[in-house]
Amino acid sequence: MTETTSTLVETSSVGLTLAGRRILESIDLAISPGEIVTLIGPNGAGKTSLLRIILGLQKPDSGHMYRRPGLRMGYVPQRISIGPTLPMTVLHFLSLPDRQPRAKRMKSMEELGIAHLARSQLHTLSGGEFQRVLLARTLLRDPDLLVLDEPAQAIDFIGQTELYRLIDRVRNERGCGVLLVSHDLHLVMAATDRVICLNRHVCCSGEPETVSQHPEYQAMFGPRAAQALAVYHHHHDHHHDLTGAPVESEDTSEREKEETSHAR
Ligand SMILES: Nc1ncnc2c1ncn2[C@@H]1O[C@H](COP(=O)(O)OP(=O)(O)OP(=O)(O)O)[C@@H](O)[C@H]1O
Repeated sequence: MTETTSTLVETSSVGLTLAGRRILESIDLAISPGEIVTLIGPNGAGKTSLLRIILGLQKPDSGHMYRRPGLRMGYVPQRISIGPTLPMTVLHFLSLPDRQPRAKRMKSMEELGIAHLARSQLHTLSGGEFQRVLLARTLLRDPDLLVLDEPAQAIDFIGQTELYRLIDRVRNERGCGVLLVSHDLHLVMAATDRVICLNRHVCCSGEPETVSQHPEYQAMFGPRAAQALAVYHHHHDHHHDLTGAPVESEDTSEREKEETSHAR
């Protein structure tokens, strides 16, 4: 183990077998305070399984899992099911499952720019607003490590960019570590300190630019890999459709430039 007193979590040679299938093999990874680390990889690569091991929801069957003593982790899951018509305001939702003082709930909403939604009913929120509410609820526990599983799923490109900007601000203001799973290579490359490319084992890892040039990453994501790097370099001669895919255009809008600079 190489953990230092400040390391939040570290896996060393972690492996996992489920239903007789090897899901993860020899995973080494460490996260420090103030760092944004993103896991990328194809469907079924083991990303969620690895998050579950780090969160202590799943026990690895080989290797070692270290968590800093007293570590507080906050988890925003991929999806959360709430009855479509369950009457509940955002302010009330934030007091579940732990009762939190109203002032603290309001402060958390202000931090995420959603104070105006305090009295809104949950089922009326947009996907992006609901993600912010989930994040606000998680931040109420003052986590040292924030873990988000595909937080930008089902949000349009502008909403995703704003969400990543918020995560970056939360990290800067609170100094917590952040571990993300994401499929959006554009945003990953623009908004992450370190990328871990997973496909049962760690194929490659490092700063976005280094990973972008790695043959295993390029083989895994094909043309999308090069497009994401182009955005990372901010050579903008195109804009994006709502899925984030680039669309060629002669006229790059000012808004597009601004969105990208926000995502950095
Ligand atoms: N409880 C389980 N029992 C058996 N197999 C499982 C179990 N949970 C997950 N798996 C399998 O483990 C593999 C990895 O799943 P995991 O959800 O970790 O992948 P992922 O990288 O998060 O995928 P995605 O990008 O599709 O969300 C998959 O093949 C999945 O079917």
